Parts: sequence; C-alpha cells; structure tokens
Amino acid sequence: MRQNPVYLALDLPRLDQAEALARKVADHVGGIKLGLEFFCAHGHHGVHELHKLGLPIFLDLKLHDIPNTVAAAMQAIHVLEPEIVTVHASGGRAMMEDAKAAAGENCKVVGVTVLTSLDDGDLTAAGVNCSSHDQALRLAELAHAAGLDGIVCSGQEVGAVHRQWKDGFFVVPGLRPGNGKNGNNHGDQKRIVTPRQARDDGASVLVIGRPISRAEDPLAAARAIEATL
Ligand SMILES: O=c1ccn([C@@H]2O[C@H](COP(=O)(O)O)[C@@H](O)[C@H]2O)c(=O)[nH]1
Repeated sequence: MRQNPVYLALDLPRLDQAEALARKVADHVGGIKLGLEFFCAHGHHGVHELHKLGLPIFLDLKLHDIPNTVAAAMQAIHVLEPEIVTVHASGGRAMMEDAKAAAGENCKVVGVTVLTSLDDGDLTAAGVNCSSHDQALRLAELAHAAGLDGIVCSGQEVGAVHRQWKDGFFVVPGLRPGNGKNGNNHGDQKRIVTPRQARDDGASVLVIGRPISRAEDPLAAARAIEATL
C-alpha cells in the first residue's frame, strides 16, 4: 500500500486554477491525475507545470486505437515521465501489448475495464451481454494476459479482481465519501463506493476529483478523506 493512495483528479478548465488547487492539497494527496480535459487544454506544457509540484503524475489519457497508433502515442508522452498511463482494455490484447512495450521503463500501463459511469443497462444498450462486474473481470484477465501492470475498475469489482490477480496494480475512481450521502452527489458516476471501502478491497490508487475540487473547502475535504484511510 502506498503511503497516501489518493490521486487528485485535476479536471479544471484553467491551468492557474488547477495549479492552485494542487498546491493547496499537495500535502494530503499522493499524486496528481491529469485527464483528457486537462491534456486537451494544456498539453505537454501543462504537464510540465504540474511536475514542478514534485508529485507523481498519472496521465489518464485512456488511449484506444489501433496498436500502431497507441504505441506511437505512448512514445510521444515518454518525455513527460508519467508514473501511470491508461489505455482502454477493450482495445484488445495486441493494442495493450504494444502500449506496454512502448512505455517508459518506470511507467505503469493500466487498462480501463468498464467506466465507473456505466451500469449494467448501459452495457446491454451497447451490446455487451453480461454484467458490468463480469465484464470488468473479463477485461482484467485480458489486460493481465497482455502484460499490463494493472487495471482501472470500480470499487465494486476491485475485491474480486484482486483475488484473481494478487500482485496487480488497481486504480479505482468513482469514489464518494459517505457513499454519496452527506451532500456528495454521485454526479455522472454509477458504480461508486467510499475511498475506505476501495482501499480495504485492494485498490492501489484512489482517484478522487469533485469531492475535493468542488468542495467549499478543498483542503478540509482532502484532509477528511485522508483521515478515513
Ligand atoms: O472508469 C473511470 C475511469 C476514469 N475516471 C476518471 O476519474 C475521475 C473521477 O472524478 P470524480 O470527480 O471523482 O468523479 C475523472 O477524472 C474521470 O475521468 C472515472 O471517473 N471512471
């Protein structure tokens, strides 16, 4: 278990706001997660700026394309020295193998299984004829076979995945302190658990965004989450 497994999802439109928030809570998180919103708006420059805080950087780019394209994208982000990068496990075994081969030596590549914003009904609508739980386990197995370091899944599956893949690296978003009660809205997340539950079930990294970034007092929110772990 890492010292502080919480990675703050910096999903904010302005670079100065993102930097200010990260600086404010830096002593109460273990790393910074930069996703599509941040990377599309601020690119390499934005990542270099956030690196200055000295926290590990998780690039949540969720790459999903043909193997050659994903491998080239992985090579293009080497220079940013990310600690973790995501690809979609549904991109297939060859894509994941090539992504891992193209990644930097110290970079963990993890496969997104089933987004935490989806439930069983969403999967049925997309033509997937099994539960989100079973689909997450199936994609975890594929990611493992492809040689990835771990996966992204919801806290509702991480215990089961952990039992199958003992030394895997498990990233869990969709976390809501108090399970979405106490004024913490689910928002677009459908498969949620508390940070403590996810940690107890084997999560290596706890991704938390809005419960901190949209809190009236982000520092107090980050401290309160840390105190539950
Ligand atoms: O299945 C997934 C994969 C990634 N995410 C990302 O995590 C954060 C969660 O933000 P909250 O504000 O805490 O809901 C966000 O950046 C997502 O892109 C995810 O939620 N689910």
